[in-house]
Amino acid sequence: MSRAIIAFGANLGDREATIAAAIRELAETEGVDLLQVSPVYESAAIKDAGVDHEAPGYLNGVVAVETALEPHDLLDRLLAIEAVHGRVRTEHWGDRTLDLDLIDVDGCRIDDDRLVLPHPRAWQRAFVLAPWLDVDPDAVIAGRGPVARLRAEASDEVTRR
Ligand SMILES: Nc1ncnc2c1ncn2[C@@H]1O[C@H](COP(=O)(O)OP(=O)(O)OP(=O)(O)O)[C@@H](O)[C@H]1O
Ligand SMILES: Nc1nc2c(c(=O)[nH]1)N=C(CO)CN2
Repeated sequence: MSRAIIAFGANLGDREATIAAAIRELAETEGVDLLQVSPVYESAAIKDAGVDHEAPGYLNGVVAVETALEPHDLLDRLLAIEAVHGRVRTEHWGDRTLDLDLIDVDGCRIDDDRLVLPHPRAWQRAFVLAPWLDVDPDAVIAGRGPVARLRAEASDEVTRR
């Protein structure tokens, strides 16, 4: 069994309803047990050019799960749940009904065509680090350091709902 951190984000549609449904679908997945759900944070959309105040704002958070699935199988499940909720990939870092990212699986390191772990950008995103800290104040990102320090250093702004 592994412990995994999954980040969720949504900035289109009924964000709360989509996130609640996605968490329920994750919890109903065979081989996945929901351990914790973080508080939800609001933040402005980060795009390639920086913060985009014109784009709809995001709701973000994380869940901690215990899972018997291999990381790639868990990723496939996350992508399937995104698809159910109408996630369409157009522009890079574009607006989306639902984003589910695999952030960490027991500190293991993977770097292949489909999956990079720990998630390569989580270390600099307060919208991931703040809720992660809520569910695990002692969390560490392999190769980056304690989530508490990284969260203090992150420059994006998040507000707890
Ligand atoms: N740790 C990971 N979690 C989720 N997807 C990953 C991960 N590592 C690699 N990927 C790959 O990234 C692909 C594209 O992901 P996606 O479109 O959700 O990126 P994004 O959410 O727009 O950007 P970001 O990865 O910066 O959050 C996925 O199809 C998946 O194969
Ligand atoms: N505030 C916020 N901005 C983002 C987010 C996100 O989840 N929250 N996700 C992105 C790509 O995954 C790009 N920008």
